[in-house]
Order: sequence, then structure tokens, then C-alpha cells
Amino acid sequence: MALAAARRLLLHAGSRLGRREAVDGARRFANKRVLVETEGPAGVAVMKLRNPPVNSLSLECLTEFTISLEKLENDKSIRGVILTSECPGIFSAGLDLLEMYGRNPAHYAEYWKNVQELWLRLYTSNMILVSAINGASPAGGCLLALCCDYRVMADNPKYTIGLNESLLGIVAPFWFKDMYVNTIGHREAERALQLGTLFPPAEALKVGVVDELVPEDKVHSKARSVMAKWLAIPDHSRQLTKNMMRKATADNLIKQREADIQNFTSFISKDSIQKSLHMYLEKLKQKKG
Ligand SMILES: CC/C=C\C/C=C\C/C=C\CC/C=C/CC(=O)SCCNC(=O)CCNC(=O)[C@H](O)C(C)(C)COP(=O)(O)OP(=O)(O)OC[C@H]1O[C@@H](n2cnc3c(N)ncnc32)[C@H](O)[C@@H]1OP(=O)(O)O
Repeated sequence: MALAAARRLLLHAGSRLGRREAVDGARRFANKRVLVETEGPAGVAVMKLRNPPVNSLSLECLTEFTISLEKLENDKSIRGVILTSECPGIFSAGLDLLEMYGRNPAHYAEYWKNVQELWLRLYTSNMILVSAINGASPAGGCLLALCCDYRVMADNPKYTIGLNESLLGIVAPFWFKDMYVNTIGHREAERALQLGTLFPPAEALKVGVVDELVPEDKVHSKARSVMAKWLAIPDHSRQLTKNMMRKATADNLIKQREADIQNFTSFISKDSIQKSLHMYLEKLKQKKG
């Protein structure tokens, strides 16, 4: 309930701000964790995640992300969005582990509902989505990128991307898996999901997790030039084609959202799964020390 109220407030406040700044031609609206900038007549918005240190998708971050997308969808002058990160070296560390560890079932259910909501909105967006992957992109971070129509990644071997859930002792849900299969094919997805592979850029390109690699300082300019190419296609034909390609995958979740929430909640609440997450969090801490 509190989140629904926050969402209404943010939408309202955001639209007022958006109108005021539109006077300059360039517009900008920001929540705490998501910054959106639109420039001139090109109809393109740049959406930057800024939830330091690692852009983990906390409940608040998911909510702000979803609201920002909703506002852009409602703005008929926006045809494309470049999704990127403001956190140096990290695109997104994925779902926030602290939302899935040591909480109660009601919290898990609420969290998962918001994860579903963001995924459905991103994956079925009518806008052109290009990801400018300027850092590490494990699990839910990779999920965000996979939702886009085109993925440009910084060619820095320090960055990896992939669905690594099995390394954490958890399981990617069927709709993560479906999207992976749609992107890289069944055999590659089967292997990468079981092994929890985090691909360095060259391998990510080879297997098709990303579409293009560029030097780090060229990620944004390349994303813009890719966007220009996609903008040249008539919206109606591109949108109908996108819908034709993605609808069955989205519908597969839509028809069983509630069951998927129950499934997640009971899975993540298990002692054995909580223990795995605990161990993984400890490992992350130890890496530092
Ligand atoms: C039959 C089927 C049955 C059931 C299925 C049903 C349902 C499905 C069930 C579950 C599926 C749930 C799906 C989850 C998807 C996810 O996204 S899980 C998250 C996966 N993410 C990761 O593994 C990334 C972990 N992080 C890292 O590898 C590194 O942090 C990273 C490379 C991103 C950055 O490295 P570095 O710059 O060195 O930073 P640190 O490692 O030092 O991290 C800084 C602090 O941030 C904390 N942190 C990192 N990642 C997360 C995160 N994802 N969530 C929360 N917090 C995170 C880290 O602990 C540090 O914190 P500290 O400063 O120590 O307090």
C-alpha cells in the first residue's frame, strides 16, 4: 500500500518536473535511483541507473525504474530509450540479495511482484530499447540487458555478463530462461544456465548475449548510432514485429503470475536456499578483506 502511494506521488511529481523543464528543449526527470534525460527532437531518452555501490535492484530501485519507464511510455514524443549505468564499472549487480535474504514471505511476494512488473514492462515495451552495458552485468543485470532490442557492451575483460543464478544456489525462473533461450538458443542457454556462466565480453559476443563490443569510451556514442538506425524504421511495423516475437514469452508469465509469486516465495523461504544466499553474501564480503 505504501509503495502504491509512493508510486502515485512520484508519477505526479515527475510529470510536473518534466513539464517545467521541457521549456528548454532538453528535459530531465529524476528519482533518487534513476535519472532520465531526453534531448531535443530525436525522441530518445537516456535512462541511467544510479543506485550505488552496485546498482542492485532493491524494491525502491525497481519501483523507481518501473515508474520512469511508465512515464516514458506515456510520453508520445519518446520513441527510444538507452539504458545505462551511472555507477563506474557496474551496469547492475542484479536483484538485491538483501531483498531475498532474511525477510518474511510477504516481503518476498511483494518483491517478486515488482520484479515481474518491471520485466513485463521492459520486455514488452513499444519503445526501442538499447542497452549501453558499461560494467558488470550478472543475473538480474543481464536480465535488464536481455530485455533490450540491442546490446552494446564495453570491451573490458573485467566486465562479465550472464545469468549466474546457479552459482548462488538459486534457480533462474522460467521466464528468465525463456528470454535467454530466445536470445542465445536452447543449447547455449542450457549450458550457460546450469554452469551459471558469466561471459567476458568476447565470449558474450560470440554466444550472442550481446550484439556488439566497443571500447569503453565509445559505448554511449555507439548506442546512439544504433538507436538512429532503429529510429529509421516505421514505429508501427517495428512494434508489431516486436510484439509478434515476444508476446508468447510474456504471456507465459502473465497467465501464471500469481503461481510464479507463490513458487518464488516458497523457494526462497526454504532454509537450504537461505543458507546458500548467506554463504554467497559472506563470500562477497570476504572478497574485500
Ligand atoms: C524449479 C524451479 C524452482 C524455483 C524457481 C523459482 C523462483 C526463482 C528463485 C530465485 C531466483 C532469484 C533470481 C535472482 C536473480 C539475481 O539477480 S540474484 C543477484 C545476482 N547477483 C550477483 O551474483 C552479483 C553479486 N555481486 C558481485 O559479483 C559484485 O558485487 C560485482 C561484480 C557486481 C561488483 O564487484 P565490486 O565492485 O568488487 O563490489 P563488491 O563485490 O565489493 O560489492 C559492493 C557491495 O555491494 C554488495 N552487493 C553486491 N552485489 C549485490 C547484490 N546483488 N545485492 C545486494 N548487495 C550486493 C556487496 O555485498 C558489497 O556490500 P558491502 O559493501 O560489503 O556491504
